[in-house]
Amino acid sequence: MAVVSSDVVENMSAGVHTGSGPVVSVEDVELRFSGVTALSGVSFDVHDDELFAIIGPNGAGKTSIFNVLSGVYRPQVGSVTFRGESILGRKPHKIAGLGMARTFQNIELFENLNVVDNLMLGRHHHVGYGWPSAVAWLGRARAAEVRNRRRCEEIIDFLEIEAYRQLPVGLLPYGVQKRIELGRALAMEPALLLLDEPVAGMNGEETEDMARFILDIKAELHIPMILVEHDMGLVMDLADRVLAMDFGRPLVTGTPAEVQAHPEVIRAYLGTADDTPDEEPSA
Ligand SMILES: Nc1ncnc2c1ncn2[C@@H]1O[C@H](COP(=O)(O)OP(=O)(O)OP(=O)(O)O)[C@@H](O)[C@H]1O
Repeated sequence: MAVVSSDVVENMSAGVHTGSGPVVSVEDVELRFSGVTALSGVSFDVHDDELFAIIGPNGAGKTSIFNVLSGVYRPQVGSVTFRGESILGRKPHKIAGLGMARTFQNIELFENLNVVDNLMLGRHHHVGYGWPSAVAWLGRARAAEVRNRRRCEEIIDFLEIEAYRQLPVGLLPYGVQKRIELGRALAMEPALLLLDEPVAGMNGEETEDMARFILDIKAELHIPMILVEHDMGLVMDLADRVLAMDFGRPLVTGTPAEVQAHPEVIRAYLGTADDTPDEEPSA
């Protein structure tokens, strides 16, 4: 990681929650889609400075949890509070405005815009001036623009993407695009970061880089994170606590070691002896 000064760290982590309770609290959430129960009895808290991972096989409900947190889906039962406020029924952009930033499984960047402009889009909650000032380019608008550009440059240094800053993101390697998407989320100065499969599709070197940046965000910026990821090595290395899901239900929450050794988790991932065929298929 590039060396960053303490005032830069303070700027980049300005949204961090410093209240006494958990930054996010999910209680007994149930989410149904006509015949399908996507989530049932889901409860967890995430605390300041915590890296909380959600794991589970395909269809276990991980993305549904992210969609409930970020306001895309409204659960039929349960409560969700963010920084002490209920966010059920709030629109996704309102929840983002409260300080919840998200990266996506499939990269969602503006391919024709360069890196700086993509990051600037993450700053729109921090614009701080109305259109009359913008049209006349008055002092307030100019000062906010300078401040926003400076924040973006700090993030570019932090994520080591200086070499690409003026290039259209569509031309950049996949691993760099994933890093830019993370940068756009950081540009929001979030109080909570949701990372949806941040290393999906990456090679070994790109995965190591991303793991290092996630650890740097935790150690330097102290932003709590919720990580959904299929790469178990990464989850077990990075997470403070893990929630394992299966068929929309929580199996266990605990430290990575506790979760990895839990019989229900082993069964969900590997199956039991009962699930294996009685006979070896003949050659
Ligand atoms: N909009 C929807 N309409 C109907 N069913 C849905 C919808 N979204 C999710 N589901 C169902 O909810 C269940 C959980 O899906 P979800 O995408 O949350 O799982 P996941 O753990 O994220 O899976 P993956 O690892 O494959 O991304 C699945 O049975 C899925 O088909």
